[in-house]
Amino acid sequence: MLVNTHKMESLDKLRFYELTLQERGSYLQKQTGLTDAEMDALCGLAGLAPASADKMVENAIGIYSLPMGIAQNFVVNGRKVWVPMVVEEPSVVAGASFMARLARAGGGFFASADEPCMIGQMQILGLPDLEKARKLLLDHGAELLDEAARIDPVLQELGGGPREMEIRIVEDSPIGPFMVLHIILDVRDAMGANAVNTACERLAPRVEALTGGRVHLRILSNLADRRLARARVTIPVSELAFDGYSGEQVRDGIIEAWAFAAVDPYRAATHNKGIMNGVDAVVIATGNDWRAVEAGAHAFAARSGRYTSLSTWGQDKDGSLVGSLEMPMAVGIVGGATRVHPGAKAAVKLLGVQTARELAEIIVSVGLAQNMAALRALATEGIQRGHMTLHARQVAAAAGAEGAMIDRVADRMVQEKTIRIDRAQEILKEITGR
Ligand SMILES: CC(C)(COP(=O)([O-])OP(=O)([O-])OC[C@H]1O[C@@H](n2cnc3c(N)ncnc32)[C@H](O)[C@@H]1OP(=O)([O-])[O-])[C@@H](O)C(=O)NCCC(=O)NCCSC(=O)C[C@@](C)(O)CC(=O)[O-]
Ligand SMILES: NC(=O)C1=CN([C@@H]2O[C@H](COP(=O)(O)OP(=O)(O)OC[C@H]3O[C@@H](n4cnc5c(N)ncnc54)[C@H](OP(=O)(O)O)[C@@H]3O)[C@@H](O)[C@H]2O)C=CC1
Repeated sequence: MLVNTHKMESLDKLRFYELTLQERGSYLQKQTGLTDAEMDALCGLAGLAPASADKMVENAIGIYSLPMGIAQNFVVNGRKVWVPMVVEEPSVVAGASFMARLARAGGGFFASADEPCMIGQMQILGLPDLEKARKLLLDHGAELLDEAARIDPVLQELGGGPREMEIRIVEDSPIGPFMVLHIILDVRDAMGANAVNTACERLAPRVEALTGGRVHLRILSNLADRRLARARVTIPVSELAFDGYSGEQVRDGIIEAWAFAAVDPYRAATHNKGIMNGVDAVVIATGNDWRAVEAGAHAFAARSGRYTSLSTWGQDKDGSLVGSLEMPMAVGIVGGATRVHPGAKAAVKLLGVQTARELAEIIVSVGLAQNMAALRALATEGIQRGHMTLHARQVAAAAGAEGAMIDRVADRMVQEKTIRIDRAQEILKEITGR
C-alpha cells in the first residue's frame, strides 16, 4: 500500500487523523513494519474470507464489517503502542487517543495482569452429607489435580495446567443446598474456555465416584476474578486545563463524576459502558470473546453486592489526577477467532504483544483512557459537542451525502450546531441542487 510519499517525511508534524485513510495505513506500516499482507488484513482488504466464516459459525452467508480505527499516543508500561479498535461509535477512538496524549505527561499508563488463571465450575447435586463430601474431595484433591494435568499435555508443556481446587457450599438455592467445586486452571496465552470446559467434563465422573453425588453443570466461570488486569494513570493538573476550565476544575469535576458512579448503579452502568467502549473495541479487534469480557466486567462490578464503578479517580499529594481500573480480562492471543481471523492476527502483531497478559494490560489501559475521556467531557462541556461533531459525518452519510460531500455537509451542520438528518438533507439539496 503506497501513497504519495512526499508527505511521508513531513508526516510527523501532521496529525494522524488529518491524513487520508490510505495515508494513515502507509504511515502506520512505516512506523510498525507490518507486511503488505498484514496491513491488507488489518485494513480489511484481505480480511476474513466468506469461506473461512463458513468454518467459524453455522449457516454462514457472508461477512459483516465494522470500522477498524487506530488509537494513537498510547504508552503502556513505557512502551509506545498503536492500538487497533473495532467500533461503530464515533468519538471513541478520538477520546482514547486524546487521553493517551494527556497521560504521556505522567509517563503513560502503568498496568499489570494476574497469572492467566480461569475458574472451572462443577455443580454437584444429590449429596446427602455436604460436609462429608467436602472432606472426601479435599482428601483426594491432589489426585484430582493430577488427573486434570494429564488431560492437556500441551498446556502442561507450556507451563500451564491445574493450580488449585476450591469447594463452595451454596445454602440458599431454589432447589436446596448444593456443592460447587472450582478447578483453577492456568491457561497461558489462550482465553482458555475450551481447556477449562474439557477439564471439568473429564473430571466429573471421578468426582461423582468419590462423593456419590451427581455432577450437573461443568463449565468455566466468566467471573474471571483470578485473572484480573489493572491500569493506573497520573495526569499533572496543569495538563487538564482547557477552554477556560482550570486544571483543578477538570480534576475535581472528574472525581465528582466518579463519585456519582461509585454509589449509584444507574450511573455506574453508563460509567462502565464508557470503559467498555474502549475495552470491547480492542477485544473485538484481536478476535476475542467480548461477551465473556463484558459478563466478567459487570459481574465483577457487582461483587460487593451493589453494582458500582470499575474505576477509581482521585488526586495524589501533588494534586495530580490519579485514575485506576481493575477488572477481569480473559483474553487470548492464541485460539478462538484469533487463530483464524487474518485481521485479528494482524491486530495482535500491531500491538506487539507476546503474551495474553501483555494484551490484557493494554486493553485495561484503553478502558481507563476511555473512562477519563468520557468523564472529562461530562464534567465540563458535556458529551454532545465532541461526540456530535464527530457523529455529523455519519448523519451526513445517512442523508445521502457521498465522498467529499460528507465533510462539507458535516462541517455546515457543526457550524450551525444543528446535527440532524433533516438538516443534512436540506444542506445537501442546497449544495447539489437536487
Ligand atoms: C471527542 C473528543 C476527543 C473531542 O475533543 P476536542 O477537545 O474537540 O478535541 P481536539 O480537537 O481538541 O483534539 C484533542 C485530541 O483529540 C483527538 N482527536 C480529536 N479529533 C479527532 C479526530 N477527528 N480523529 C481522531 N482523534 C481526534 C486527538 O488526539 C486530538 O489531539 P491532537 O492530535 O489534535 O493533538 C472529546 O470530546 C472526547 O473525548 N469526548 C468523549 C468521547 C467519548 O467518551 N465517546 C464515547 C461516546 S459517549 C459514551 O458512550 C460513553 C459515556 C459518555 O456515556 C460514558 C459515561 O457516561 O461515562
Ligand atoms: N463462557 C465462555 O466464555 C465460553 C467461551 N467459549 C469460546 O471458546 C473460544 C476458544 O477459547 P480457547 O479455549 O481460548 O481457544 P482454543 O480452544 O483454540 O484453545 C487454545 C488452543 O491453543 C493451543 N495453544 C497453543 N499455544 C498456546 C499457549 N501459549 N497458551 C495456551 N494455549 C495454547 C492450546 O493447546 P491445547 O489444545 O493443549 O489446549 C489450545 O489448543 C473463546 O474465544 C470463546 O469465544 C467457549 C465456551 C464458553
